[in-house]
Amino acid sequence: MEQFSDLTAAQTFTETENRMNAEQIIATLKTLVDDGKVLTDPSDLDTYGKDWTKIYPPKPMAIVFPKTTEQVQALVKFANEHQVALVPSGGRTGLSAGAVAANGEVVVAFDYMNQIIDFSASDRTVRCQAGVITEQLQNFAEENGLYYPVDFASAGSSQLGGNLSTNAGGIKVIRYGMSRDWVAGLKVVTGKGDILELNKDLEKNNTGYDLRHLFIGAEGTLGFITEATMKLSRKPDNLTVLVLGLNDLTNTMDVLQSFQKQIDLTAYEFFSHQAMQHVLAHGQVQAPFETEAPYYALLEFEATSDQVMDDAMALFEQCVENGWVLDGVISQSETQAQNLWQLRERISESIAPRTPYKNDISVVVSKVPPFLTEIDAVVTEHYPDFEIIWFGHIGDGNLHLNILKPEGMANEDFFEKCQQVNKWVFEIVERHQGSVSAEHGVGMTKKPYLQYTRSETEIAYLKGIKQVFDPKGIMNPGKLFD
Ligand SMILES: O=C(O)CC[C@@H](O)C(=O)O
Ligand SMILES: [Zn+2]
Repeated sequence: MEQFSDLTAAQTFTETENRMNAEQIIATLKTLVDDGKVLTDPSDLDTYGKDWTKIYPPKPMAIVFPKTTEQVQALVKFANEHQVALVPSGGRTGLSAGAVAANGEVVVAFDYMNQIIDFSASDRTVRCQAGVITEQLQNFAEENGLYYPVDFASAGSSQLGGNLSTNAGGIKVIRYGMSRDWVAGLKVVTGKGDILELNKDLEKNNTGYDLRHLFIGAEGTLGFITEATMKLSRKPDNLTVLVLGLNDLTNTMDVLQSFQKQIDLTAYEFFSHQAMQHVLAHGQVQAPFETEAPYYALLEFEATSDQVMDDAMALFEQCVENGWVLDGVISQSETQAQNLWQLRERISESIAPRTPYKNDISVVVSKVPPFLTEIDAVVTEHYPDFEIIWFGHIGDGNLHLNILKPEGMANEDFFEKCQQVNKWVFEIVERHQGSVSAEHGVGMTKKPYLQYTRSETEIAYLKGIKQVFDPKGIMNPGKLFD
């Protein structure tokens, strides 16, 4: 398989003069972190060596759990001296193999750096260690009458350091932006072993290059994020969900435009009928209404007054009159809103048993309908036996394309065919000036396709930046680019 061949380069990485053998490395690691914080049992190597991607078998040398930034720094300095490859690991919920250790690397896991260190009500900021779980941050904000708005289905296990390293997006981007937009400051250990305090939590700081933003989305290739000060927002008021059955794909954009003229949406998601069928078959969730539609849109907004609710109902009726919407349902309580969200949030888990091949692509919102239609046509034409599941954050142009493995087809055959599909898909992405990864990151799975989104010259600059922060190439080698 093409992707496995990329790993050979990383394998030769440890074969240098300063190399220690595995036993010596593990013995030294034990001196750099607290007692019992180096694991080498096969089951631990398997657990911590991988994320949610299933393509690459994990093969780390050891897992270390630092407790402080200084311990992370000691690990990085040691790794530099002896050319040891380090792979940062958070909640391991990634979908692009950005946190997979497949070549004898040392995994640096942040499970024991999970403290909320500081909170400022007047600055509306919270200082977190990198291992803080997204939901822990969301709950902390709520306990203090505030709101951390970056949200996604894996919020219960994803860690902040991982979210920032992949600039995670999720279901509220249309209103609140990506993880990047909520970072006031970062503490990092660079690939060279320097500790940097980036931006000092300032709202305004125009003093040249903002290195904070280089570490966000770098997928751990420049160094480790060890702490982050996150901004918080006011709590949204009376979040209300509307699910609509749409006549046609282009209607998703018509509906979006009509609503946005009058109401600030906090989410605008879509899913196909096939996607919903999988969720319903998975259990515990009910269809929103009896009418069957090819696509469904989920809108969320703050129903702050009766007027907003009346406006939403009038807009809904207008959409029905225009022939865009076939049916709809609106939540009347928080529980009903949460239940409607299940239709969207449970898609990934409901299709997981079918070995889905995932793409996470984006274009500007106005191009979504032709973009999706073209991709759908090309895949269906060449692989009519592939089931295609479309869903995603259509309000910000981010589509999740999952291809399900036909029953009885061997995994290897399926992945090989998906490589071919990728080529077609990414040619369309390139033609529409889109991205090969909207929110999941490049990691190993999208690495061969980076040039469809980034020019050769741009990639050369990226490599130059990597060289500055990580001259020995110890940080997450084999991810993003070679
Ligand atoms: O499973 C996927 O393809 C997408 C996962 C996640 O980004 C989502 O939006 O639910
Ligand atoms: Zn998503």
